[in-house]
Amino acid sequence: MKTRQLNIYRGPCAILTNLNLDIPRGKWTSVIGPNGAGKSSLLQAMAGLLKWDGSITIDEVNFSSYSQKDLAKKVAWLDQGSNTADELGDSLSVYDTVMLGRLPHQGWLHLPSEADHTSIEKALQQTDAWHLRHRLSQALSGGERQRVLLARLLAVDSDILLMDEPLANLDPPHQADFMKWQRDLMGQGKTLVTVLHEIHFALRADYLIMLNKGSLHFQGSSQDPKTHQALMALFDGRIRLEKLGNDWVALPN
Ligand SMILES: Nc1ncnc2c1ncn2[C@@H]1O[C@H](COP(=O)(O)OP(=O)(O)OP(=O)(O)O)[C@@H](O)[C@H]1O
Repeated sequence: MKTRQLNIYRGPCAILTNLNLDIPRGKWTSVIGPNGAGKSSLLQAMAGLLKWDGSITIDEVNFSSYSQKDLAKKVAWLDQGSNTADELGDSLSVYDTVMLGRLPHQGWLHLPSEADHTSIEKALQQTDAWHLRHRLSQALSGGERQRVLLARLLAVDSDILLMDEPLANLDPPHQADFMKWQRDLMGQGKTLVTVLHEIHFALRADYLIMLNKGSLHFQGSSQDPKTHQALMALFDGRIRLEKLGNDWVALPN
């Protein structure tokens, strides 16, 4: 996925300007930056939910050439803070909520296919939420709800997964599960884009995009020392990075 001279609008105002981003295919990219930098807005624009101009291409194909249905199959989006009971639909069972992820694959008034049911079971198993399938969303905890929403995202079976704060409310074992299935998804050639405030998790991505005040601050490989310097500068030198085993961690200064 590439963007060139991308401007993103909320109402008449551009809140992100002149973004030239190179999101590597089949890899994991993390978008980071201070509050209000524009991270969620970037994901929303890439999901076709905000007005933008400039260009966005997916595999060299212009974003605007995709039909709404093809785009919905190509790109799945997890909203930040969508883990409220209202958003999930109080009256839907967990199973039916995850079925919503299959809508781009279903014809008008068609009954769910065997493939839909298989995808839903696989997604719910992957996020450790299969045992919740008969429950209503209003009866779920924050972390359980997040796992159901992640299952809905996985059920789309899209090439590109945009995830805004996917770790919200997840306990450490489920965070570890998330890291594992990120690797599995990349093994299947999927492109992953996450917005993460947890810098140590963001640093496990292959590529980092740093936004600040509506502009690109830096983009580069997560292992590159130049990226680390840019990251410390992004947070005004208030964090430092240290290596722990094979991983980088961010500590407050
Ligand atoms: N619905 C909205 N209407 C108008 N302005 C908005 C709306 N949502 C966000 N903004 C503004 O757009 C800018 C970018 O917001 P965005 O939510 O993309 O930032 P963010 O980097 O995701 O922040 P955070 O880390 O706090 O989640 C901010 O100045 C914010 O105040």
